[in-house]
Amino acid sequence: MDDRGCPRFHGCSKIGDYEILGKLGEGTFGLVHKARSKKTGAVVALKKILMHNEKDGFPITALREIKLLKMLNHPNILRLEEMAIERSKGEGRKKATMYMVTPYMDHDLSGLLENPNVNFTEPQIKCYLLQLLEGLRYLHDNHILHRDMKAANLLINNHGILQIADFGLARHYDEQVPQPGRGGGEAKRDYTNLVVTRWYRPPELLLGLRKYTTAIDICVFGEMFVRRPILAGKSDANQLQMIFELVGTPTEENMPGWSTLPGCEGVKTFKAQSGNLAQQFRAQGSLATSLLSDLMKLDWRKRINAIDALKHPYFENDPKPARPGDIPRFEDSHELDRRKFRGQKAALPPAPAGGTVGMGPSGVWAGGGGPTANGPWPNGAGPSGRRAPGGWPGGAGTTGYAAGEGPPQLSYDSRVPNQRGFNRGGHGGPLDHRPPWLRGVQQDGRHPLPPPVSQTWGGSGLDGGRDRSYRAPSGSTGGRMDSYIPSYSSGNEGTRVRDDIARRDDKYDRSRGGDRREYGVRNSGRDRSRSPGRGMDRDRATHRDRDRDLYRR
Ligand SMILES: Nc1ncnc2c1ncn2[C@@H]1O[C@H](COP(=O)(O)OP(=O)(O)OP(=O)(O)O)[C@@H](O)[C@H]1O
Repeated sequence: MDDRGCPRFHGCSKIGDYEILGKLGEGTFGLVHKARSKKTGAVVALKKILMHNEKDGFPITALREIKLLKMLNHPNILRLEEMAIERSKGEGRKKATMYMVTPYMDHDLSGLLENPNVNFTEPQIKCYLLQLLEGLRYLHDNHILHRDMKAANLLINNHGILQIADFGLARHYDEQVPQPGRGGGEAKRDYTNLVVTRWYRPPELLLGLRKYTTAIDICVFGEMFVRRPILAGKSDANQLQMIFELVGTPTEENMPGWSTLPGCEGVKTFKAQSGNLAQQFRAQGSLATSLLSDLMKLDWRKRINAIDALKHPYFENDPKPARPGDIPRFEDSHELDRRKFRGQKAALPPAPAGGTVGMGPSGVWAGGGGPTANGPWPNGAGPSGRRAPGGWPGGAGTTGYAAGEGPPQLSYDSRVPNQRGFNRGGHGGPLDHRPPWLRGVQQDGRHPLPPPVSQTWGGSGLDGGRDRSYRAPSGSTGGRMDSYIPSYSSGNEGTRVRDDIARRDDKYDRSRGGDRREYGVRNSGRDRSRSPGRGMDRDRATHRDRDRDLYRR
């Protein structure tokens, strides 16, 4: 029942009851469309459940998402209103396609952060963050791990309400729920650690911990300050390096037990660092950095939980959090709109010399696009990767990182154009926030390829320099396999490359030690070109496997 005593979940309707208004998103598990109910006039989102292999029936991941969403009832969790069914003739029998019907949300955080016409004020950030923490507290208190927290899964409407969405990777959590003052606690049983988009993966997952806790959902929200993922690692090893640059390398004091985790060996060769978070986020003030460092604590047992984060003095201090109703309305902004926004950014003039945007030579995130910014410019700099001129390893005509060049550095001079790293604008110019594989055009006019999912841990991949000795945690990512990264359209929405599909697919063969060559990919190093036919077969097979596997874990 909802607050008005009406049933929350109405059951099933027909797709004909809706008028489709446009495409909103394209996820791993389904296409999302905006639609209007012909009966009530309500604007909704319809998430189509993709049947990757019809013989296997309804995907177990979708069943899981539907089951969880039906159970949940909180203002900061997306509400499943009903399922809509479409029956169409196919191969001599009626085929059914199912849609999840949820209220339409005007934005997702990822799209909103990319929209150059939207400025985030500090009261607004506090308002969103409070709602996010309320949603997380509710989930964790109800023994649910989300396991895919990221900006694209945080939906926001023009009434200032934020809701957590996408429960495709969520699961019941068998451990004690978080207690005040007790961080994330400890888990007794193993869970699969092939969860959470790489850029949002906490260090314990990257190091192969399987007894993880609700602390994995307390990911990095510095993104709201700097308007892009603050830890955009290019491989799992690189991800760890970026985390350690920010919060320091692990020791037995700050991360007890780290040296017994499967992935620790390579990390031991990393240069010891004390972390520069306070310096990087200096512009945001000491309370913001204090909360951020609590959220990013290496020790997952001590990482602040949602209950305590809600009481952090950051929220009590001026400026006070905005009330949702006070936040202005913005034009609809979804992850899928980002290409449009990037076009707008490229058309804007470069930031004034003097560096009020981006991370300047001092290495500090300046306030350009941050909460106190006046202009439309998002912060320009970010933790970023450097790419050798030849492009990506494994892709056609690419050469990968130059040996010894090392992993991305947290340094950027906003006054120097065309640096490698997070550039700003155009192809390699200022204000270009796209992942490196979308930046720059090769001589033949094509974009460089995204990094193949098979980025290796110690071979010829992105692991030049310091990275070289790192090995994936055995038993987790299969030794030579990376976790998943958010995917972006290369500009052609119709043929969007989903690296995360592969990531999720990997779960089955990694966790079971299966032979990846069965799908003609990855560990042979021969078949990175992904011929379309084989790719589709592989996708179908691996989706099936993923669905089976996820249900167990
Ligand atoms: N109710 C909604 N209102 C508006 N937009 C929505 C809604 N639900 C989803 N979207 C849009 O569709 C995108 C994908 O949705 P969702 O994350 O649920 O799909 P998915 O297939 O599980 O994606 P992923 O690849 O992240 O697993 C979201 O990032 C958002 O932009």
